[in-house]
Amino acid sequence: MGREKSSAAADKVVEEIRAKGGKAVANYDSVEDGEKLIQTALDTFGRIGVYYICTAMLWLSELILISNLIQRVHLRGSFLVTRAAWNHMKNQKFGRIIMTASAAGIYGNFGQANYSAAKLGRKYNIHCNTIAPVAGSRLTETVMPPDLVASLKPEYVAPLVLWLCHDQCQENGGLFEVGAGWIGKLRWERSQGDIVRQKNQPMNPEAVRDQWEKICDFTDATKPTNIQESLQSIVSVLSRVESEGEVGANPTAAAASATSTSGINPAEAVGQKLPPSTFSFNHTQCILYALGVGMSTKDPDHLRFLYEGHPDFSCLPTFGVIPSQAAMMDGGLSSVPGLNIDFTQVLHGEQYLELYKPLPTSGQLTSEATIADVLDKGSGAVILLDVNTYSGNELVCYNQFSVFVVGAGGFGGKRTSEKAPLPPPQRAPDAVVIDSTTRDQAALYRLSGDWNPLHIDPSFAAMGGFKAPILHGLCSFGFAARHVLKQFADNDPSRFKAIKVRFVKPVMPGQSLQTEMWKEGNRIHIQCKVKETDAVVLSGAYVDLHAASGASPENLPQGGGGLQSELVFAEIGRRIKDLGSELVKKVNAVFSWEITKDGKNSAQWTIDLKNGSGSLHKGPYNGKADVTFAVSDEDFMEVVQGKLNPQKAFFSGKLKVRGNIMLSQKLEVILKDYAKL
Ligand SMILES: CCCCCCC[C@@H](O)CC(=O)SCCNC(=O)CCNC(=O)[C@H](O)C(C)(C)COP(=O)(O)OP(=O)(O)OC[C@H]1O[C@@H](n2cnc3c(N)ncnc32)[C@H](O)[C@@H]1OP(=O)(O)O
Repeated sequence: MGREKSSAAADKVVEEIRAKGGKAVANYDSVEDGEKLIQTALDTFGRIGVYYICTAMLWLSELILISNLIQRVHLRGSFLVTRAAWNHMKNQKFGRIIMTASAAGIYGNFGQANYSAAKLGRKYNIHCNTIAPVAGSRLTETVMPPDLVASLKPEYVAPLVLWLCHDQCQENGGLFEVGAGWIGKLRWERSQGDIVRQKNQPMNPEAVRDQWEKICDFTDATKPTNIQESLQSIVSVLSRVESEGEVGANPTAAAASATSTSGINPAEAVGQKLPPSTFSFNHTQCILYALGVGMSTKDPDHLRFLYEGHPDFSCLPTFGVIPSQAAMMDGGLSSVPGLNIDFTQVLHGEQYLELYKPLPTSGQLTSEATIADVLDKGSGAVILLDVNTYSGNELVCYNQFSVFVVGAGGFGGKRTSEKAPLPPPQRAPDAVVIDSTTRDQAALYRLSGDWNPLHIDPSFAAMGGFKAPILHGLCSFGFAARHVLKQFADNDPSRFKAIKVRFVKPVMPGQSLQTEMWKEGNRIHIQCKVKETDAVVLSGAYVDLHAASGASPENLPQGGGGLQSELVFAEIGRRIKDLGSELVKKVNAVFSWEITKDGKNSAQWTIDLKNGSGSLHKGPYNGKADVTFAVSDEDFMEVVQGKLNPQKAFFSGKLKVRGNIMLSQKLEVILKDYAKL
C-alpha cells in the first residue's frame, strides 16, 4: 500500500518472488478484511504456516485526521489478520507470526500485543515476535535523506524475519530492532520501586510524590520476563504491609527479605506446634495412592494394593506420609510465627518415615506436627518438621519432613543437621529396577492430598524457576520404596520399618526412575536415577526392613546373649530410676532381638530409639530372622529392674505388643553409651 490506494506495489513484490521461483499471490483487500486475506492465502497455498504483518503507515501531518486510520490499519488490521489465521494455525499445531513495530512505537508507547499473542499461542506451537525494522522504503523515503534510504536495504532486515519464521527457531514473545545489518533484542527493565502505603491506611498521592525518586531509581533494576515474575513481588507486598505496616520499602527487596533475613526467625519458629489435623480414609485413598506411585494391574503382585476384595488387601507403607502431610498442606506451615516463607520457592528436601505397625486400610488418624529445627544452608533454609500420627492414643508412625526453601538462607542460623545423608556402598548394586512414570503421574499423585500447584500449574512452576511442573518428591519416594518392598520383602507391608530419602534433583513426569539397591542386613541402601539423563535424583537413601518372621521358642538363643542383655537392661533400669519418675512415665520402649534359625548362641539384642537404633550387644547375627515386641510402661519397668525375663515373658504372652518407640534424648544418651560396651 502506498499513499494512494494502489495494487502496483503488491504486484511488483509478487512478480519478484515468482521470478526467483517462489509462489506468491497478491490480495488487494484492506487488512481490516483479515478473513479475505487469509482465504486468498489458503486458496493458493493450502495452509498458513507463517505470516508477516507489516501494516506500515507514516503520515506526520494531518495527525488528528488520520489517527483513527492509523489505529484501524496498525492495531485493528494486525488483530483481524491474526484472528483470521489463528484457527488454521492452531489446528495444524504450527504457526509463526511476525509483527512489525517501529522505534517510535517502542520508545513512545509500547503495547504488548506480541507478548499476549505469544502467551496464547505457545501451547499450539504458534510463536509471535515483533520486529522494529529501520529500512529504506516508500514509507521512510518521505522522512529520510535519499542516500540513507538507499543504504538501509530491506535485505538487511529480511533474514531476521526468515529466521523467526523457521520451525527450529524457539523465540517467542520477543521484540527486536533491526537495520543496516545489525539486530538487537529489547526487554523490560523495572526499578526496585517502593511501597507507598501503610497497613489499614488509604494510599494517597502525597506518599507517591514523596517516594517518587525511589520509585524511578533504576539502581539494581530487575528484568521481569513474564507476568508471574511481575506479580510475585507485588503479591509479597500484601503480606509485608499486613504484617509490618511497611512504608518506604521496595517490593523486590521486600520479597527477598520476606524469605531471608527478616522472614525466618528460628528462635521464634522452633518448637512451635501446628494445629493437629485429622485424616479419615478408606480403601479408596489407599488405592488412589498406590496408583499415584505407579502401581498397575499389569503387575499381578500389585493387585493386593489395588483391589479392596483381594484376600491380602493392604495399604502401601509409604502411605504413612499422607495423613501427616495434611497437617502442613492445610495451611499449617504458613501460620507458624517466624516462618514467613515464599511458597513458590518451597521444595521437598528430605523425608524420613518410620512405621510402628502396618497401616490400616481405613480409619481416622490424627497428626501432630512440631517445627523441630530451622537450618541456614546458605542457598536456602531447611525447615525440619516432626510429625507423629496416632490412631486414638496409639502412635502409628513418625515422619520427619525437611522443607528446603530456595533463596531463604543467610538469616544467620545454624547450618548443620545431626543426620548426614548416607552414601551408597562402594560396590555394584544387588538389584536394579527401572520403572516409568507417566506424563500424568503428578496429576494423579496430587489427588492423594499434595495440592501444591508446583506439580500441575505451569505458571506456578515458572515462579519456582522450572520450565514445567515437576513430580512430587514423595511420588518418586513411593516408587523407590515399593521397588524395595517387592525386591526384598515379597511385597509384605508388615516387613517395612522405615525409609529415609534426600531429594537431590527434580524429576519430570514421564521420566523413568532407576532404583539401585544394596542389601546390608535389614537395611537396603537405595539410590534413584532418572534413566534418560543418568542424573541422581534420590540419594542418601535407605529402607529398613524387619527380618522375615520365623522365630519360635525352640530356636531362641540359649545362654550368653540373653544373659548379657538382661544384665544390660538391669543397669539401664538403675540409671532410669536415678533420672526420676517424670522420665520413667514418658518411656515406652521397643525391645527387639534377632536370632538365627539354628538357635545357636548368636543373639543380638537391640533397643530401637525414635531416631535410630542403639544396639546393646553385638552378636554374630546373620540376619535370617528376628522378633520384635513392645512392652507396657509397667512391664518395661519390671524388665529394666531385672524382675521380668523379656524372652520368657514374651512367649508366655505377658508382654503386650504396642509398637510405641518413645525415648527421651537423655535416655538415648545413656543407651548410646551402652552401645559402646
Ligand atoms: C507446605 C507443605 C510443605 C511440604 C513440602 C513438600 C511440598 C512438595 O509439594 C514439594 C515437592 O515435592 S518438590 C519436588 C521434590 N524435591 C525436589 O525436586 C528438590 C530437588 N533438590 C534440589 O533441587 C536441590 O537439592 C536443592 C535446590 C534443594 C538444593 O540445591 P542447592 O541450593 O544447590 O544446594 P547445595 O549447594 O547442593 O547444598 C547447600 C546445602 O544444602 C544442603 N542440601 C542440599 N540439598 C538438600 C536437600 N535436598 N535437602 C536438605 N538439604 C539439602 C546441602 O547438604 C548443603 O548443606 P551442608 O553444606 O550443610 O551439607
